[in-house]
Parts: sequence; C-alpha cells; structure tokens
Amino acid sequence: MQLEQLIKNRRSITNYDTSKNISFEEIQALLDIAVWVPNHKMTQPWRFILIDGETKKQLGELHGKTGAKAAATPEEKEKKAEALKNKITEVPLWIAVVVEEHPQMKFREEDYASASMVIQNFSLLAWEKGIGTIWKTNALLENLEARELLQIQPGERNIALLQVGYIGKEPKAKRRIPASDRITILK
Ligand SMILES: Cc1cc2nc3c(=O)[nH]c(=O)nc-3n(C[C@H](O)[C@H](O)[C@H](O)COP(=O)(O)O)c2cc1C
Repeated sequence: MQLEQLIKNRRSITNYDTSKNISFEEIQALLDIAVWVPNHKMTQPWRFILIDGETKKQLGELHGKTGAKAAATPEEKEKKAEALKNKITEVPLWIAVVVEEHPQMKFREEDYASASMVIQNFSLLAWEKGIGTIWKTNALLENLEARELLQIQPGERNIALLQVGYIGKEPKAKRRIPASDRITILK
C-alpha cells in the first residue's frame, strides 16, 4: 500500500475477525520495525507487554470489579462486571506500552512523543497486514492492581493499552480538518 493511502485508510478498530490467530512472532517483528523513530538522546525508554490468555482474563476480571463498583444493585453489579470483563477478554491481544518516566519534564515529554510515534508506526505496519489496533487510555492505565498484574515497575508509566486483532468491521473515517486550513505562512 502506498504510504499516503496507508495513513488515510488506517482506522481505530474494535471489531475483530477472530477466525485468524494473532501470532506473537509477527507482532514482535512489527514492533522491531516500529521502534525506528526519532528519539532525542536515544533514550529508547519503551517496553511492550503482550497480554493474552490467563493474564488477559485476570485483567478483564479486574476491569469488571473496579468498573462495576458503583452499581446500584448486586444484579446490576454482576451484569456490569461481566460486560466490562468481556470488553477486555474479547479483544484478541492487548499490548501495554510502558515508558520509563524521566525525572525531568523535558525528557518525559520527549520520550512520550517518541513512544507515540512508535505506536503510530506499529498501527500502520499492522494495518498493512490486515491487523487493526486502537489506543485505549482507560482507567486500567493507572490502576495499581493492573500495574501489579502487568508487572509494571515503579518509575514506569503505562501510556497505552493497545487493542490488537485482525480487522473485522471497519468504521467510517471521521473527518479531518485539512492542515491547509490551519497553516500560517510568515514571510
Ligand atoms: C492518545 C490516544 C488515546 C486514545 N484513547 C482512546 C480511548 O480511551 N477510547 C477510545 O475509544 N479511543 C481512544 N483513542 C482512539 C481515538 O478515539 C481515535 O483515534 C479517533 O476517534 C479517530 O479515529 P481513527 O483512529 O479511526 O481515525 C485514542 C487515541 C489516542 C491517540
């Protein structure tokens, strides 16, 4: 696919074709390419946690337990917890993108910017292979039990929970404001 088409066609995907299995090896190969981003001081502060199987199930249960806390009745609580759990377990693969938190803000921001580029690279590379992604920033990012389950260390920040799976249904593209409407030329 031409780069322009790839960039424009990529959508955030939440509907997956589960008849095909995601291979860890393929994901690892895509991530190996995705990390070729600009990176000030070459800090390369990221790591990637691939979440499947029993860990995904436990993450789902945690999502259910925490998200359903405020339900009015025990029945509602159970129903909500089950729905929230399924939101996690029905995704073929999750990737937590974890970035070391530099004590200085300048470096933290630079590292976050570079890691975001890695995520975009990965999303485009995956799209080319028929694999969809969506970047999720839900409550699990900062949940202490989730951090423990995912073995995220003190001083590390989970910046993204990426859902990954073969593309099922593609949503319609949301309109982009042309950059040309937002360009100021100063001569
Ligand atoms: C930093 C970041 C965080 C996001 N967090 C969420 C999220 O928590 N939930 C969600 O549904 N989408 C999330 N998205 C995806 C956006 O909603 C999506 O990219 C946007 O609607 C445009 O759709 P498209 O990616 O299909 O073009 C996030 C995207 C970014 C870049």
